[in-house]
Parts: sequence; C-alpha cells; structure tokens
Amino acid sequence: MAVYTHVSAEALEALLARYDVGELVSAKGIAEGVENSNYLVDTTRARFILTLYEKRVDAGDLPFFLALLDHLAERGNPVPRAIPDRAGVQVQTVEGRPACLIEFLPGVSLSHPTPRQAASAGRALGAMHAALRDFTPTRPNGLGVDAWRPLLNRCSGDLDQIAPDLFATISAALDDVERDWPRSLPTGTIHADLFPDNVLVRGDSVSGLIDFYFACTDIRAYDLAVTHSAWAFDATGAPVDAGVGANILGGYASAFGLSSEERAALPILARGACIRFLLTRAWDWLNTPADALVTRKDPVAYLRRLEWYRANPGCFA
Ligand SMILES: Nc1ncnc2c1ncn2[C@@H]1O[C@H](COP(=O)(O)OP(=O)(O)OP(=O)(O)O)[C@@H](O)[C@H]1O
Ligand SMILES: N[C@@H](CCO)C(=O)O
Repeated sequence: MAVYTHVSAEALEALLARYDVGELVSAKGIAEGVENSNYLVDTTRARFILTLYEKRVDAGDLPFFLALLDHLAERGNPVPRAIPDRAGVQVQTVEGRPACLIEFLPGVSLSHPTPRQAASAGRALGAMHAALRDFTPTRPNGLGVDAWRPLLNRCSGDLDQIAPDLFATISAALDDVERDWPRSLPTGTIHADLFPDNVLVRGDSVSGLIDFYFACTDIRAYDLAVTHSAWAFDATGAPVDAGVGANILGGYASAFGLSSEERAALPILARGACIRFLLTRAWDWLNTPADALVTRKDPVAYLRRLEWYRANPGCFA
C-alpha cells in the first residue's frame, strides 16, 4: 500500500480551492507504489493524481523534477505535469507534507511486458533522452557508481542473512564494476528507474512515463542498461522472452541512436545496475520489518540478473 499520510476531505477541498480545476467529486488512495502517498482525485472537470512526498524524496529536489517534467511534456513526451495553482505555485503543503496535484495519464502499468510493448518503451526512453539534450539543470546521481561501495559497507555482513556469502559475492562483483566502469561516455539527464511499473501502456503503445524521482545526471547508456535489467527478466530474476530485451535496445537505438562505445559498455553498465538495485533492495529488506504494510522487493532477483549478465556478456552485441 502507499498511503502513508491520510488526507482529510477538508484538506483536499482547501487545496483544490487554490486551483481552477473544478469541485471535488471523489478521492481514493492508490495501493500501488512504495515511495510516496498517492491519491486518485476526481473533480467536476477532470481526474488528477495527488502525490504527497514521503521519506525518500527530498523537497529540495522537487524544482528539478518538476522542471524536467515540464520540459519533457512541452516536447511531446507522455509525462505528467504538476498543475500550477492560480498563483503559479506547483508545490503545496498538504497535511504537513510537500505535495503536488499531477495530471492523470491514461493507461495501465505492466507486470508482464510483451516484445512489442518493450519496443515502444525503448523508443520512449530514446525520445526522452533526445528531448533532454537541451535540458540544462543537473542533479548528481545519489545512487550512482560512487555510492555503491558505501552502501555495501552499510549493509555489511548482514547481507549474508539474505543469501549465503552475499557480501563477498557483491564485493567481488563491485571490484570488477568499479575497475571497468566507463568514464567518458556521453552523459545527460536520465530517468534511472524505468521499470515496467513506471510505464503506462494502452495496447502495444506507451501512454505514460511516470515516477521521475530518481532522475539525475549520469551516463545515458546506463539508463538503457537499467531499463534492460528491469524489463528482460521476470520478478524472480529469470530471463523472459529474449525479444523483450532485444526490443528495448532496438527501440532505443531507433529513437536516439546507440554508438559502438555505448553498446560495448552495456555489459558492465548492466552489472552495475544489478548491484544498484540489489543493494537498495537489500537495505530495505534488512531495515523494513517483515510485517510492515509496504511490500519489500526481492534482492535475490537482482543477484540472479547479475549472474545472468556475467554468463551472457554477448547479449548486447
Ligand atoms: N500521473 C499518473 N497518471 C496515472 N496514474 C498514475 C500517475 N502517477 C501514478 N499513477 C498510478 O499510481 C501508481 C503509484 O505511483 P508511483 O509508481 O509513482 O508510486 P510511488 O510510490 O511514488 O513510486 P514507486 O513505484 O517507486 O513505489 C502507479 O502504479 C500508477 O498506477
Ligand atoms: N524500481 C526499484 C524501486 C524504486 O522505485 C526496484 O524495483 O527495486
């Protein structure tokens, strides 16, 4: 579930009174998601998402994320904008939390993407990188390659509670990734978390890209590697239809292009992506009580992906 903060009807009506969006008809909490509190809000004029930012999103980063969404939407990318109130303000305070009223996008989020949907998602990622070529604000990647060793050390030997010898396995994998990490590939603004559940589709086509709260400035091909690692495997970490991963790459290359240097770096970038998601999932696993309302994501599914990329270095050729 992802409703950490309850929003009263009075608070919601007071919020909507600041906007030209009609009168409140109904509001209900959205169960999906783990980071923020999300409500589906219907007014007499339209449907919206109300997001209250919880623990992981730093309010100081919101201007970057909102400028990014405006920039992408202005260039025709299917991303939800935060609606400005009558005074032009996008970030409000609701029940003591920073909050935004956000455009509702049509479509459903995917749990088992098909190769055609993957091709559309790859194209959407490429189109997003193209539209961000002239986006000038920057934000360091707080979960980039330089953050993984400190995070590994914070998890420490507790990792072995998750799988035997996990600390030693990830330590050795990280030695390789740090040694071979590309330092001169093109960088730009990246989504950094384009999992199937952050993509909305109608039929075979992408209708929305959401959840930009890890967006940052980093290697563009790393975004492609993250996306491949998220789409080409099932929830247990077993590879799915090879057409899914191939079409993520093909769709991306057709929309933005992929240089031979970027393609050659994908195996190491993908192993880095596996370490990133394994470590953040492991941290949450070790620090979230098993009976908490939030569903913990399985770190071992990313160990399986890491092993698969090590065994299949030619998969991006
Ligand atoms: N702009 C939007 N338009 C339509 N549906 C949306 C929109 N934003 C969010 N949703 C719906 O709300 C659900 C939860 O949103 P989201 O994934 O952003 O949650 P979160 O808790 O912020 O992030 P996370 O996925 O990292 O847990 C999504 O799966 C999607 O169904
Ligand atoms: N997409 C991440 C969660 C952060 O939104 C994961 O699956 O581990």
